[in-house]
Amino acid sequence: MTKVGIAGFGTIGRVVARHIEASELPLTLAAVSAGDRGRAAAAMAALERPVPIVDTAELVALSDVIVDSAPTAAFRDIATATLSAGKTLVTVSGAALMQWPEATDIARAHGGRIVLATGALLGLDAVRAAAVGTIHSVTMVTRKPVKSLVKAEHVVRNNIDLTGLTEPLKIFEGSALEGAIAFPANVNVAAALGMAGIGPARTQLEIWADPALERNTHRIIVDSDSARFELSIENIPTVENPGTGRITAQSIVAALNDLVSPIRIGT
Ligand SMILES: NC(=O)C1=CN([C@@H]2O[C@H](COP(=O)(O)OP(=O)(O)OC[C@H]3O[C@@H](n4cnc5c(N)ncnc54)[C@H](OP(=O)(O)O)[C@@H]3O)[C@@H](O)[C@H]2O)C=CC1
Ligand SMILES: O=C([O-])CC(=O)C(=O)O
Repeated sequence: MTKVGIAGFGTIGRVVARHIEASELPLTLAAVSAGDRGRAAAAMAALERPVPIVDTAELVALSDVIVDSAPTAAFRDIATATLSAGKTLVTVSGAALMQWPEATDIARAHGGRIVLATGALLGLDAVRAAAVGTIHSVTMVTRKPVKSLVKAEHVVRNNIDLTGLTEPLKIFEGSALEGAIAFPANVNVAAALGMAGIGPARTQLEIWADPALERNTHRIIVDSDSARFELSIENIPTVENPGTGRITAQSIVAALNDLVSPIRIGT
């Protein structure tokens, strides 16, 4: 049995926990860590077999694999504890990983491993394959409903008023590097796309607030010497946290399944 610890028992963490509980694969939930332990204890009631709520150090001690589903700000502590213990970190915090490449050095030095799950995106398999050859350009256009963007730090800090918007508004244009720093909770996927392909600095990104949309959508256009492709995804926002698409937690579950399955489909 592979023991899984979940760092961050929020929108994503709770869904991952329920899937591990129901899994027929050799995965077992060992413990979780939390921001507010009282809130986490209340959410624990939804599990059939509750597990301890512990701090990061204990979580790592109790687990073989740590799922990081905590806010970006907690990433370095969780990653350092996990990787320096030689364990596996499964995360969707692409923006945090992009800004802290030292995580890979820690993993290398201690025999740890980082799995950046695809999260709310698609096509990282094809982008990685294209990157084995020469990629000429990667462009991503993100369009989200207003409710998914109103709390974004960049929107709040720059007093971008999205209330009463009647037509789409472009709120960011630049590199995925700049975009993922400006919108760490909204375009982790742009950072992941950048890292999979020609690097976040060369990956172009636009972010639009679109009052006509109900879903978080991403369109990717890649031109390379092996293939040209366009991909798009329309993510159903979670009720708890509209900036987070429902598929994100399921992507983590798929990545966990890959760790323990005798067969792996896709890159
Ligand atoms: N790549 C992708 O496709 C996507 C990536 N993400 C990323 O996933 C992460 C989680 O998203 P989501 O589940 O929606 O966020 P939530 O805010 O719903 O959940 C985060 C949870 O982490 C808890 N927490 C806060 N501080 C800590 C800490 N130091 N240690 C452990 N837990 C802590 C919070 O508790 P409390 O509320 O009590 O503070 C909360 O329960 C974010 O970093 C987000 O950016 C999200 C969506 C898509
Ligand atoms: O749900 C999405 O569309 C993507 C997202 O929040 C992220 O990348 O952080």
